[in-house]
Amino acid sequence: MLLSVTDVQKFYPSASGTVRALDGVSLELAAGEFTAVRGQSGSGKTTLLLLAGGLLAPDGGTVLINEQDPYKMASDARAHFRSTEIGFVFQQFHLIPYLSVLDNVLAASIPTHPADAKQRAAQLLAKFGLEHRLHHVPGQLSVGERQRTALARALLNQPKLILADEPTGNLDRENAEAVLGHLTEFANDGGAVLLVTHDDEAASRAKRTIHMAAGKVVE
Ligand SMILES: Nc1ncnc2c1ncn2[C@@H]1O[C@H](COP(=O)(O)OP(=O)(O)OP(=O)(O)O)[C@@H](O)[C@H]1O
Repeated sequence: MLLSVTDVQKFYPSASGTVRALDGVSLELAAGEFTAVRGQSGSGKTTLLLLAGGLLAPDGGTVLINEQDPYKMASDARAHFRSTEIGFVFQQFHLIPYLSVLDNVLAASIPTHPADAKQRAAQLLAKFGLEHRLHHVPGQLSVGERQRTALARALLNQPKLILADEPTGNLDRENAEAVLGHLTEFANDGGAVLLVTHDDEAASRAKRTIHMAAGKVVE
């Protein structure tokens, strides 16, 4: 399994009592699988993605990424592991505003330093139709171009798993289709995709949909 989440719990303290953001959630994702996570606002989808990505330790249960528990690693080792195993894509892109498109993508290689990073970055950007934008900064790009840059960054280290949180939330239909097409291709090539989305069209790309409510998987 590329991802095994077993009976995870995450509780947040709040003024009005403890929020049970995740309350016993399990899921598995194998190579080649494209799974969507749906559910109302506040049902725990983003929290699940953060736990699954080694970014937020669960209060109970276990997360195995490629059979390894990131939360048993020291934080440096965990950061390195994350950068080689997982590509993250977010609704708000999270590009660095003062770096060029090329350098934004190359930022993903900082923990790993592969010799061919620059060549791979340029290849990915060309594949995503951005070869004429390498030296622009994100503020000079359309939103669709920004998300395709973020996708190139996510793929630079050739991860096996992509975790995407509403990646089409800020895009028009045409740009959303392009991003979903690339995610589908990634899964068809043997990667695994976990996609949090509110969008019917985006969810329809997934082979399986998990529905969440109040911190639990409901179907
Ligand atoms: N850092 C935090 N501190 C306290 N409560 C939090 C924190 N992060 C999330 N929560 C709460 O945990 C619950 C789950 O939040 P989460 O963001 O995972 O839901 P979501 O399904 O992704 O929602 P949305 O669709 O609106 O993004 C919510 O009740 C939220 O208010």
